[in-house]
Amino acid sequence: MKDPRGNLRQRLRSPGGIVLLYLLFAAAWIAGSDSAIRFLFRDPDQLARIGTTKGMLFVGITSGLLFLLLSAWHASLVRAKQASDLYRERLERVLKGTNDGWWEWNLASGQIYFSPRCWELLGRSTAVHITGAETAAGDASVWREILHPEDLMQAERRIEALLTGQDSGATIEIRLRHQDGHYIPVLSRLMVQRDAGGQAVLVSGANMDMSEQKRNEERLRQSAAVFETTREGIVVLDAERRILMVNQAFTNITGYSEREVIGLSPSIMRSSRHDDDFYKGIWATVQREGHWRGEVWHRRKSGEIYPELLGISAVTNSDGALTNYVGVIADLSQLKASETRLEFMSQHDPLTSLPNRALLMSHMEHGMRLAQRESGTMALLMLDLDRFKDINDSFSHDAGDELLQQVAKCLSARMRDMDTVARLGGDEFGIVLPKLAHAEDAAIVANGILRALKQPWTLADGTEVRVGISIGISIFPDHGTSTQQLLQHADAALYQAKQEGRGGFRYFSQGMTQAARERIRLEARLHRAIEQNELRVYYQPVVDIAGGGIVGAEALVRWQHPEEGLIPPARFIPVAESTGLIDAIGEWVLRETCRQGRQWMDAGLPALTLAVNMSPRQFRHRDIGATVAEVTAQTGFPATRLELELTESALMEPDAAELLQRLRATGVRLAIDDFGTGYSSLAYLQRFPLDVLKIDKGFVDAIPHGADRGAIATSIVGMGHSLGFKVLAEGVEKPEQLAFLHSLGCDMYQGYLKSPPLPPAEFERLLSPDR
Ligand SMILES: Nc1nc2c(ncn2[C@@H]2O[C@H](COP(=O)(O)O[C@H]3[C@@H](O)[C@H](n4cnc5c(=O)[nH]c(N)nc54)O[C@@H]3COP(=O)(O)O)[C@@H](O)[C@H]2O)c(=O)[nH]1
Repeated sequence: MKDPRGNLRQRLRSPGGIVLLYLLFAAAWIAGSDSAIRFLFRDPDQLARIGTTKGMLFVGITSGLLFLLLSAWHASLVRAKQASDLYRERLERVLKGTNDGWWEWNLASGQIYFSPRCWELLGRSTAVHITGAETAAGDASVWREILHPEDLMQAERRIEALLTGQDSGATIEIRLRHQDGHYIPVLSRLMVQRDAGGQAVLVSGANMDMSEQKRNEERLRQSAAVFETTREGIVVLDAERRILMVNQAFTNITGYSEREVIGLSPSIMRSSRHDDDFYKGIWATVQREGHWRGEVWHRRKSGEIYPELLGISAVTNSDGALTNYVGVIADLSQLKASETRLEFMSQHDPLTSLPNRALLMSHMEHGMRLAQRESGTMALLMLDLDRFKDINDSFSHDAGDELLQQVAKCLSARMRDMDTVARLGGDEFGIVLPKLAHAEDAAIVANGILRALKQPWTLADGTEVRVGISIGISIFPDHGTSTQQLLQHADAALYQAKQEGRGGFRYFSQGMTQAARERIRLEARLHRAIEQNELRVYYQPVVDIAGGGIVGAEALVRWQHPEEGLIPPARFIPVAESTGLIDAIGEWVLRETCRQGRQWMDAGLPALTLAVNMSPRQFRHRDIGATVAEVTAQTGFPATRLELELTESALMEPDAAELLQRLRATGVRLAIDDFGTGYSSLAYLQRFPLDVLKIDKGFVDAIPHGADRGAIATSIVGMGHSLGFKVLAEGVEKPEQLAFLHSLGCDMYQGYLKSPPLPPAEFERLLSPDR
């Protein structure tokens, strides 16, 4: 509601109102004074004088009053202008300080004033002011020109609401077009000024450039989105390395929720794979360089240890003071698993999971290096399933695949851990046998494979199939010194094996094939030799050089083969050693010798020391002390009459000294056989509880006219005696050798000079010619 009196008061207070009031007052005063004078003086001259004076007085007073009034008015205008300027300057300073642009829209005049900053915001020249003079009153074309079309309606609606409503202010977000065409986000704070009647007379506003804030908001929004949606786990620590916050991916990877870890040290995730020094090193790098990155094995909440790629960065504030650490973790377990899988696939056959040709060749390289280092040998076996194609054709390819898988399993199960079974493609397999003692051992393996794969194979659908196998063998270094050569030669041998009628093996060289086959035949028969009582012990007398009498005998095994006759030990002992049969043979010889010795004792023959050979394998694998104790107790042959002959290599076994002490404790005598052929020195022998040194036949052969003229035998006898051993010379064939040994003071001898090894009955006759 309008107040008419208030309106009138306001008008009268204005300069125009004051002048009007003055004129009314002057007119009343003139009219009033004129009537009073006429009433008092009635004389016309006097009246004329008074009139002139009054006119002058009126003009003077009126001029003075007018002057005073105009001066006061002017002063008030100047003051108002100064106040207005001061106010505007102050306002502009404030706006400048806030960096906001200011505008003012006089609704009555339609003029809009824009502060220079308003235009600066938009990249426009500050000299260009669009004012009401250039824009018609109420014409919004200036807005329309710079306002984003999509914001126009909203802005108009808000201003309209502001003008008609009771609110005195509002804020709106709009976009204004920059000089170069892009839009700038602006926050405009609007204020409405109303007259006494509440009529809106002025709308003013401050425009704030929101570009930076929007950019920051966008950055924050993006950071938050990255933080929450990234697959990498993020953990934020405070300067004391306590966990402040983690993201969802961290929880997914570690299993720890944010609630569970806040305030804790990240060391809760440590695994035993790294020690304290490792972590100290990480933090030292972060302190020094501001960041660290590397692979770490950490522990999930479930206890599972997993690999992760960890990056740690130190965060500093604007003063450079450390405020936080940020850790980013990427779970590598999947990656590692697929890397491992890929690596496996690149080196293995997908059907059988066996190594492929590339891996086989790499294992061959390794096997060759081992063989070179240990002066040993390595074999490559190449296997081929005979008529495998028929199985594929007659049944199905699935059946063929299944058979290959079964064969692969069977082959792998038969091999030592150090061997490699590979599928080379199709029905072809390769096997690397490193660290073989003899080239012929490969044939034993090949023979075992042939026997094993002869079985009928039952497929998943119940079908029974049989396959033949052929095997080609090449030996390093005999048949080649490179993988290529060995593969080619094993392949050529395989071809030969097939030519010879399938189902067999063949070496690349014919001689080796023969030897290996014989060895295999021997092995097969040797298994039955003990059971069928085909082994014999022969005795070679040991003669006391000074006295000339037989003081003992060396027990030497022979094999009485039903077809081949007497087989010397040199032919079957190596086979027995490589197949493990030597354990059984050795024990049989020991038992038989002790039984025979007891029998001779009971028969009243002279007291003899009987020597039994002990292979290094027996020494290594069996509790030989227990066996000796059991055999001597069972046969009744005194352990003190039993001598065990060991080779120098047996002394190289770990714990040899301890083992010999235990043996010695049973009462047996210990002798070193073939002394001088190994690497042990006499000084080395000193640490073992030995009784007898047997000089190898090779040194005896050199007596007395050989290359060294018996020098080695001479020194062995001398040093052996100085160390407290008895010395026995082997292989004495000539009287002059005996004479020389006698002159050296050698204690005993064996040899054809006295007698070759003899069957027990003949040995008895040698002992007691009269019997
Ligand atoms: N682990 C076992 N090894 C044994 C056993 N029985 C024998 N062997 C070892 O076999 C190798 C060959 O033995 P053998 O063919 O019996 O030869 C022995 C003698 O016959 C031979 N000898 C003896 N005197 C002479 C000779 O004057 N001239 C000559 N040319 N040969 C001769 O020497 C062999 C005895 O050797 P050694 O054992 O070194 O004393 C042989 O290495 C036996 O060790 C057994 O049961 N277990």
